[in-house]
Amino acid sequence: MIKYKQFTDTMAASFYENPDLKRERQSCNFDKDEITNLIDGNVEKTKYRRELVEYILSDPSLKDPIPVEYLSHEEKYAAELKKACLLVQKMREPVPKEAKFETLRKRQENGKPLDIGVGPSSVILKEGNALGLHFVMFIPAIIGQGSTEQQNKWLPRALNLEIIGTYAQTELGHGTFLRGLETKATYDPDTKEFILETPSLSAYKWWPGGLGKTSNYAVVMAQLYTKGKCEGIHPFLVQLRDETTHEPLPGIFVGEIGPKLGLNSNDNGYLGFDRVRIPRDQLLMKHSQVLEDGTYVKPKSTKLGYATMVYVRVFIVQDMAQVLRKAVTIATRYSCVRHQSELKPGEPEPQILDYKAQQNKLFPALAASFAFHFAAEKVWNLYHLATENIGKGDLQMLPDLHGMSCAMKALSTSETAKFVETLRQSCGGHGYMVSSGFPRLYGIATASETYEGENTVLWLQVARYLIKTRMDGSGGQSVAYLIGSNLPDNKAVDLSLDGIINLFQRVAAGYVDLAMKELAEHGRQGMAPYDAWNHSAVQLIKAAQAHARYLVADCFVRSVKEDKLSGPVRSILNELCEFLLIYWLFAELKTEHLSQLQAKYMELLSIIRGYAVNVVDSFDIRDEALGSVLGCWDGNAYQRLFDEALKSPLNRNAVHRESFEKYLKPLMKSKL
Ligand SMILES: CCCCCCCC/C=C\C/C=C/C(=O)SCCNC(=O)CCNC(=O)[C@H](O)C(C)(C)COP(=O)(O)OP(=O)(O)OC[C@H]1O[C@@H](n2cnc3c(N)ncnc32)[C@H](O)[C@@H]1OP(=O)(O)O
Ligand SMILES: Cc1cc2nc3c(=O)[nH]c(=O)nc-3n(C[C@H](O)[C@H](O)[C@H](O)COP(=O)(O)OP(=O)(O)OC[C@H]3O[C@@H](n4cnc5c(N)ncnc54)[C@H](O)[C@@H]3O)c2cc1C
Repeated sequence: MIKYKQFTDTMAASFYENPDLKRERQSCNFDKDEITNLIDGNVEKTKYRRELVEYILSDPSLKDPIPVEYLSHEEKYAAELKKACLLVQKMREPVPKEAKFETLRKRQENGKPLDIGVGPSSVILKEGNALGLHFVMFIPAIIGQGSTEQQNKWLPRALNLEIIGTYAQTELGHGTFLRGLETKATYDPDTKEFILETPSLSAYKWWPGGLGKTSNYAVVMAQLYTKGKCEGIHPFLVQLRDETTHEPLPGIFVGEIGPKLGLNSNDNGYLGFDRVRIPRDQLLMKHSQVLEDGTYVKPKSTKLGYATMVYVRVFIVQDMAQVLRKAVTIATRYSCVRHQSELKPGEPEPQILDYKAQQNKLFPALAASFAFHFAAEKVWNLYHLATENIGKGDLQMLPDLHGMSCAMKALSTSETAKFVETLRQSCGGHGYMVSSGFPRLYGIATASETYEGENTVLWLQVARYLIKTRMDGSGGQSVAYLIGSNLPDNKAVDLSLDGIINLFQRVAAGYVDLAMKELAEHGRQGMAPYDAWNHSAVQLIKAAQAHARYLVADCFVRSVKEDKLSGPVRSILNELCEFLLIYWLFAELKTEHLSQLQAKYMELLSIIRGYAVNVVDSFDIRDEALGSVLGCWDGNAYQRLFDEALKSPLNRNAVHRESFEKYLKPLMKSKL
């Protein structure tokens, strides 16, 4: 018997490369860096990211002494927060004069600080980040909702982390339905203050990230009352804890909500107010104001107060592309090194990557990781343009931005959650280990389906926009194909990318029309419009999903057509694009079209098999950031599984003495 020997202790570890992976890599016929640069944005951004990651990972104080899974809830919070804080400190210090950090140093010398947001932290924090909401929502809320004076006052303090904040909107009894929030902010013109009040148990804020123990401030969404009238929900900047002692201020009831399915490094919290007074100028007043005498000044649109959510929905699309890249890297590398069963009678066990059924589990996710990357790019551009226009008083793009961000957030999160689960299954039993990395990725993907707008609710928002567009032609660019006679009527099946996009449009428009018919039919039967809407929800959601697939598919096709790609990378992306589009169409098409597409799909599986390992390599994810024993670059999955198992506290001694003596022994000795 070969005895287990700790691999990481031997010199050989640094030279090992699994022969199956090595063979795939030797046959690579495209420039991997080109894909890496494409994902990062450009060559300079890749160089910067690589140096930053190396800078973070080479710091021993940012390493975990033991895997965080073995820590208690409390220890995990403290250990992960420690790393998050050390990381911010590190990013502020001057970078040492070493050639490998030249880009970072030059950046600092040019007065540009290193990033301290959630990007770099994701290299070392894999279960959420207690400072995440500060960067992703608190600061954006001050920028998006605060007046110039308010930004001047609060932003420098927030950017320096002198104050740490979160975004407190959801309540125990109300998450989706924002008009139903109960937290009250009543203006008192005598003292020129707002009085914050939690009128019931269901009004307690519940869920905000980093609220439990980390944040000392929050942007709190509350119903604004002035001159005896409720003006709807508005954002208030509220201090929760003393800036020196961190003790909750009088009238503030704050705490943590307990363990969750995932993201357990983040102290999601609860919050209640007992007549807490804040100055008038802590209502964030970019879009609406309360004057000293209590006069309310309306915003141009009440939906401007929802802008922070729109920003994060866009952010999530980008995050899902990253989650998918990690999951598919793990599963593809593992499928390359894992041999199982018999493909040809009597021959050695093949790589599981050679099974068509396995390819069918991996490659749709591989293709989707690119699709969501390009979709995120597109919706970011739209976001920046719309925000610029809103700044000039032009709100015309608001509905299209809302429609597009809801559609892409809902599609990217639901597909990613589904793919992560399929990829986990593709790794068999080992995929179920925490050390495979899948449980953490699943925790992020499934949380994203719920937070920042529960997906069903967002699908219905998209459907509302589609129906409105089809009825009155008022929609923006993303729904232009639904307006009037714009819809191309190409009856023949054309398998070019443009032809497939045309099919997507026809499928989506078909569902929209079916939903409209259903609504009209309910109307004819005497149903009120809101009841008809509820009764048509299943059809409406189908329409929204088909539209979202069209949007993402269209972004993918347009990006592949761009001039900047070399021949080999263009054909890889072209094939992945075509493959994903066919995969999505399978669910929608009638049999006459299916057989043509099926043949193409099977052909593409074989083509993608040829380069899949090299494409995931080009995602350029360091082993430490990937956090998976199955997906490491060297492919030494079994040895790493074993190394990781031996870190279990249960393996410290051959006998778990206490439980043996106390429980097992008496049980085994007892007689019936
Ligand atoms: C490396 C690490 C990366 C980490 C990345 C992630 C970090 C973040 C992690 C977690 C953070 C999580 C935070 C949160 O979850 S915060 C809470 C989020 N909550 C929600 O999203 C609530 C969802 N609900 C809503 O958005 C709304 O209530 C609604 C849209 C469902 C309905 O709103 P309501 O006011 O009731 O609308 P009406 O029905 O009255 O009107 C609809 C009308 O308004 C238009 N509209 C709605 N929203 C918007 C918008 N945002 N922008 C523009 N327009 C909007 C809608 O289109 C209708 O228009 P109409 O048809 O013309 O009438
Ligand atoms: C990990 C995590 C982090 C979070 N972080 C934050 C944060 O930082 N700040 C914050 O404020 N909130 C946060 N949230 C809360 C999150 O935004 C809400 O959970 C989310 O918006 C859904 O609201 P809800 O929980 O009230 O679900 P509900 O709205 O109660 O949904 C329950 C069910 O009802 C259905 N439903 C609801 N309304 C409709 C409708 N109109 N039509 C059809 N079906 C409907 C939903 O589809 C769902 O199936 C977080 C949540 C999670 C899980």
